[in-house]
Amino acid sequence: MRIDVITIFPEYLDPLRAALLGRAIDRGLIEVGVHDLREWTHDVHRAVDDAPYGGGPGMVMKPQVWGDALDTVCDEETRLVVPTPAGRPFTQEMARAYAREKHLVFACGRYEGIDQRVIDDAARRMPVDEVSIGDYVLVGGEAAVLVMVEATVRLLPGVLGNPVSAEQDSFSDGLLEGPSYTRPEVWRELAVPEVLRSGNHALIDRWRRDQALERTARRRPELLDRLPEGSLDAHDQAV
Ligand SMILES: Nc1ncccc1[N+](=O)[O-]
Repeated sequence: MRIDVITIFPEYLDPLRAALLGRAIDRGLIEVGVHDLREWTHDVHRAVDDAPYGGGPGMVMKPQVWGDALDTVCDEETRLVVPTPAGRPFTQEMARAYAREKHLVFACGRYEGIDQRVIDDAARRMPVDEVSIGDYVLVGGEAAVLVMVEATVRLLPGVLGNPVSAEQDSFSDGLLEGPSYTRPEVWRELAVPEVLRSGNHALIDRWRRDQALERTARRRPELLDRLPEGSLDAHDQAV
């Protein structure tokens, strides 16, 4: 998989080369390109934005600059992802879909976003997703790209040391993950739940699922409504 990011703050994407993602790059599991949008400006001030038609606060990013950048960076295999608070919510399911893509290009908007014609024009040539990582307003899309790239790349075969954990994630079965414990058995007078030390794996699996159901019901009840039909057995229903 190749990932390209276009931004006016390329240094913001340096963490892509750190830790897990850095190792994935070093091992050739992914290629990552970060491009400074100003490479495609032509005026002496290297302007990337201008005042919004119709008035209003802030600035809008210019279509010409973005059009040239996307013409250069995108290809026939590209899925273009535009982080924006006005986008569809990013989910684990989207991360799994993105992990199957050959080429992802992330367009980071700043200010009040990118001229809509850039997205409309790109959509004539490639799949374009306007995606949100949450209902709050960031200054730009760069932090959202770090989130989406990490959620996507960790799913690629060979990236995680222990691939099973990608399956047992929160959200992979539609429920929040329950509590985890490790040594010591007692810490600050708090003991690890007895069942986890029983060695009875059927009981342990049951206890873990009950914990996940209880936590999901308490913190994110709406996720229970989204579970595929028949996900909850009789015991689950009783939790
Ligand atoms: N929430 C956001 N705010 C600004 C830019 C992008 C955003 N997002 O969620 O992708």
